[in-house]
Amino acid sequence: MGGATVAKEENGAMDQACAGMGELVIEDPPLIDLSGLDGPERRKIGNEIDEACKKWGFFQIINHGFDSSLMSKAKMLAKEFFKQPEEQKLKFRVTEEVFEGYCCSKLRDSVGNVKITESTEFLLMFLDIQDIKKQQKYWPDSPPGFRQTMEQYLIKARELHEKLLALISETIGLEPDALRKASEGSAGPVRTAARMNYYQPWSSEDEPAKERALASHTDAGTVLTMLYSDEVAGLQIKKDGRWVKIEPITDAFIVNLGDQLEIMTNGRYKSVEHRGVPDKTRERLSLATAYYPDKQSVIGPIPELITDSNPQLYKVCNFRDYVETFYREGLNARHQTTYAKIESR
Ligand SMILES: O=C(O)CCC(=O)C(=O)O
Ligand SMILES: [Fe+2]
Repeated sequence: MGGATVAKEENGAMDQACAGMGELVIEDPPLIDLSGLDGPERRKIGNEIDEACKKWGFFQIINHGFDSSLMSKAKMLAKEFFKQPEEQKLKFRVTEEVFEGYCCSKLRDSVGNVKITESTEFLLMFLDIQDIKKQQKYWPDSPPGFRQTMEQYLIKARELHEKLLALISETIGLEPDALRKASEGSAGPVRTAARMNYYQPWSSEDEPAKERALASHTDAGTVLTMLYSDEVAGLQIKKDGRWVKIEPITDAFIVNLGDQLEIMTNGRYKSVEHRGVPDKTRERLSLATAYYPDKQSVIGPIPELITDSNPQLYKVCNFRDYVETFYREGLNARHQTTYAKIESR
């Protein structure tokens, strides 16, 4: 992508934090300007995204139409949530029955069969568009205004996810609603979720950074993920066997493909491993929104994408079975694609 300049702030602390976690390079995933999305530039933008998806599994978007004041408000309130006393946060903790809410490493052994492998604190909030109020009972009610702001944020994020999925569908020769429909299955609307990750500054000289990082993973349950980071860098992507450090761009979203999209596109795109690393002196917040298939849906390669030259690479699976495996086994790279892969291919 030409034209985009990204301010590079050298952050030795993070490089240091990653010592022992493999070679680290700086490279920018493609930056895609969506301002002409509904005009004559649409096809060109679609092709840029297609290239980025094939080469990186990640791209960044600007001029996406998302209200930047809503982005900053959500970020600010999320930080306020994490800064509350622990007992207040734990009132909204995840449970074995409902894996939604606040989670931290302290809960590792207390969520029944759910394996928690993360060391970072996070908050997970699902939005069920058909029953928003019922769904929100698992959402924290403090700080004031948090629920309302996150409701607006998730409704807008869902629209943007669907815009991107329509563009990707068209670009790969499908009907514009093909990827949305493949996510819904016959069961009904998809769910969106917000996952906020909070990284305390990594201050101990002795503790390996990886103990404080969000371990390498692919976004297993998602079709698409759209990440909004605060100004502190911390996201790293695995590309060509090396870790690439991403510098946040103000008001941009970092979009990545989840395992479900890899399966639906029959491997045209791959979900890519990434991780989150703390900074040495500053706190960091990232806010990811995810586009999830409905729990009842059945996920497999879209039939038009299975051809003689590109035979079916993945089995058709119940999304529910997969989610159960995921909770039992914890965050782990390449979950769903391994689970669904047809072994002989
Ligand atoms: O904090 C980050 O930048 C990464 C977050 C992430 O990968 C996730 O929430 O799935
Ligand atoms: Fe992720």
